[in-house]
Amino acid sequence: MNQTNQNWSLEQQRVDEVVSEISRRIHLLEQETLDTKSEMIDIRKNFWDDVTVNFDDAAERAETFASLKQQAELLSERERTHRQAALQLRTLNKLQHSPYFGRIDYAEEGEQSAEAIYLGISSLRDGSDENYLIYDWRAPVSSLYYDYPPGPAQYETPMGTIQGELQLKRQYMIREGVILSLFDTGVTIGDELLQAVLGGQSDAQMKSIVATIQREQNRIIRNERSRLLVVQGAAGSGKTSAALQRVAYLLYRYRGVLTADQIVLFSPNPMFNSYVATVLPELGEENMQQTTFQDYLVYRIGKAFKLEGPYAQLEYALTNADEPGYKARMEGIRYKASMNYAQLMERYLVYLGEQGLIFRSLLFRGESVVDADTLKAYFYSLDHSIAIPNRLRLVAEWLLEKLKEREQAACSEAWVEKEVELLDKETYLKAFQSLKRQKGFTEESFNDYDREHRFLAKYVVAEKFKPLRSRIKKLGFIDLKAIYRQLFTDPAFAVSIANGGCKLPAAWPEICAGMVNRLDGGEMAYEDATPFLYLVERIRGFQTNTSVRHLLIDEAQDYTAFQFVFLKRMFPRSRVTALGDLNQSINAHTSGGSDGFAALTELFEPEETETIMLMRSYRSTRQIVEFTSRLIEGGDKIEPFNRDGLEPTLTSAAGETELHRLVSCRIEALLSAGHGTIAVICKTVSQSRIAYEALGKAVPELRLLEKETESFEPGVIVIPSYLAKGVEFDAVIVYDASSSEYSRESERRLFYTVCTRAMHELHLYAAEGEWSPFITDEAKRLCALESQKTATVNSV
Ligand SMILES: Nc1ncnc2c1ncn2[C@@H]1O[C@H](COP(=O)(O)OP(=O)(O)OP(=O)(O)O)[C@@H](O)[C@H]1O
Repeated sequence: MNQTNQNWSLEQQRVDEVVSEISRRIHLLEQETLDTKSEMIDIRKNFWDDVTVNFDDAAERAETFASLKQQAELLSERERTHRQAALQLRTLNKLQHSPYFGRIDYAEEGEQSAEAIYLGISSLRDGSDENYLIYDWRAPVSSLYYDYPPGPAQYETPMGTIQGELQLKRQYMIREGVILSLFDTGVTIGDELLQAVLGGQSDAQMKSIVATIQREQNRIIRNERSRLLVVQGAAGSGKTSAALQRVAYLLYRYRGVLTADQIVLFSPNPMFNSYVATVLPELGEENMQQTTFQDYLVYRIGKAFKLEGPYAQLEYALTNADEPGYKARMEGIRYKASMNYAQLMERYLVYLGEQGLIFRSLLFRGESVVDADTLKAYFYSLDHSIAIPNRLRLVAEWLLEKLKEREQAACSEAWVEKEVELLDKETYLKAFQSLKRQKGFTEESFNDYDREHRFLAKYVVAEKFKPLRSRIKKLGFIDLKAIYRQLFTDPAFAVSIANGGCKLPAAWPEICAGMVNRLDGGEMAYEDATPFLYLVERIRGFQTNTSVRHLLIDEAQDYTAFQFVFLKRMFPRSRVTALGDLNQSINAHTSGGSDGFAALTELFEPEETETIMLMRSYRSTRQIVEFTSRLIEGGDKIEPFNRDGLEPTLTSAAGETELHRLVSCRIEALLSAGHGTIAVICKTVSQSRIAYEALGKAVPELRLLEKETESFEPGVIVIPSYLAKGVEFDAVIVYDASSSEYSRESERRLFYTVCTRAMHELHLYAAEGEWSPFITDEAKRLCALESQKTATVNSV
């Protein structure tokens, strides 16, 4: 038996031993789970038998509550144990299938011999509970595996740095308890495991990458120092993957202190949410909270307006260039995303502190209780050094007093009498109960007609004033919509607010007219939504969430300055991990060029901020990365992972009918080649619908994905460019890569994003005209130029 075979058989022997220990644990745990389950059922069944219920007097009541509480606690403790056991079982089942993926032999400085450390998705000790059979990939010592080749190596522990020598680094692929491959790094050239993983088919769900985390990704995952961690990385460099493993790491590192619901991931769209939703459960952790910024906007202001979404705005930007007002709106979109607008808003807030807040009269039964002018006068009579939200609270208190007076007066008004007479039996009883509780009324006192009547009148009035009181408490007496609108009503107004201190765009008057028009029609444009909400929060006082400790913002290049400010204010105690690629800025507001992540980094002190660049691209084959990196400036710095595939193809068709025939043939060929996810990517939704109509007949399995789509499923799909952001496909067909679709500088990043979605194959088509100018001659030389004839022959 040669050395390799001997190693292999020894390793398999160890896998067998570990798997048998895991099976033993599973068996034990299953037994325990069964016991806990039957205990839970018992407690639920006999809940009321074991509680003595007696409400006769205060002492009995207290005893009843104590006994109820005890039973409930017992039940919830059993439920917790059951939940934990279920989680543990899930992890053990995964370990049984593949107990570990790596091994390092590490000799600590001063130690005679090296210890063999096996890495898996979770730790496991032997039967004596003394030795680790498997170390969790997140344990301090495990970082050696990701950070060093064999040789001198060190790692950090809470007690300090440990120095030593890494004597062996071995990788395994174990499935169903059988070692399928095993190799030592330093012996093999290139990363075989990574090759195998990346060469596989794409999936409807993102996969965990723990077995093959790269050193620079490990820096992101284990970063604990910075309050703001910015990850700027090339397309497919593993930003999202690293972020998700980071969450798993943090949950491990701060177990007992940090829980999954204290971590929030902001993703670009609901489909992306579904795409990444299984990574953490795969790693045996609960999922963090996932949302989109748009969801939040809808939650906050979706009832008050017909709210435009980011994709509708982008669709407008991409398709309406010939419409009147287009240039002005685009200028408005860019302006409203900028720091200049944020400064204007600050000045406006200063102005509002002195004058200009718009109030709503408080009406009761159509008559004013306090009119808007009186409210305004009272507000501005208060000390101006008190912040607006605090002054508004003082106004609310003052108003509640006024309301009390009005309420008292109302009791003797004629309408109350009528209301009392109309009280139905149920309300009458309710009133009686409520008065009995408040005033110690008895049956006798309720027989006194006058008193009864007086109190029923009071009850009726109080009920009628309830909504008004709640409106006051919610500061509903300020007209926030009108206050935002005021900034646009007269273009000269904002000029006077800016007062030369901050810039206004040239098209300001047109921007104002468009905005007022939309608002009066009950609509809120996407570019106005966050600034409006920001103004609302500054006036009413920010609603903060202090329980969230980690905020992850994926596709951060598409957020505006306002959105960052907003998130920072909303989650004041949270650390932020922002992941983005400026070359993939696909939004309407950065079409004139981007100032990078400056708007975000400005919100944090430089010493609490760290930026990590990822330049190696893992998603696509070398041929695809070499092509796509030539589509953008600075692309020469992107390093492809060395995985070979076919060259991208460029096929020009003679007209649309021919285009559809060629694309259908291509899809057929890709399906025959075994590709599971194939995307025909169009620039817009409108174009996607046309493509879907035309291709659907020849490709019956074709599906159209639009913005409402909530889940990502494999198959053949037509998808608009911006929805494909963040996800990947085995093969990508660019439906129209001609200059008529992608030629403006603002479309370059869109084109780059589209092409970088491909893992194994990339095919570009043009029905007529020239190729997009972004495909330079150099880029063309990296492609197979297919004539119609060869394309047909190749495909069929
Ligand atoms: N260390 C790794 N091991 C295995 N696969 C990896 C690794 N890093 C990245 N990948 C794979 O590369 C692909 C791209 O990763 P991911 O989507 O995280 O990149 P990204 O930087 O967020 O991409 P984009 O910005 O283009 O959306 C995924 O299939 C991911 O599984």
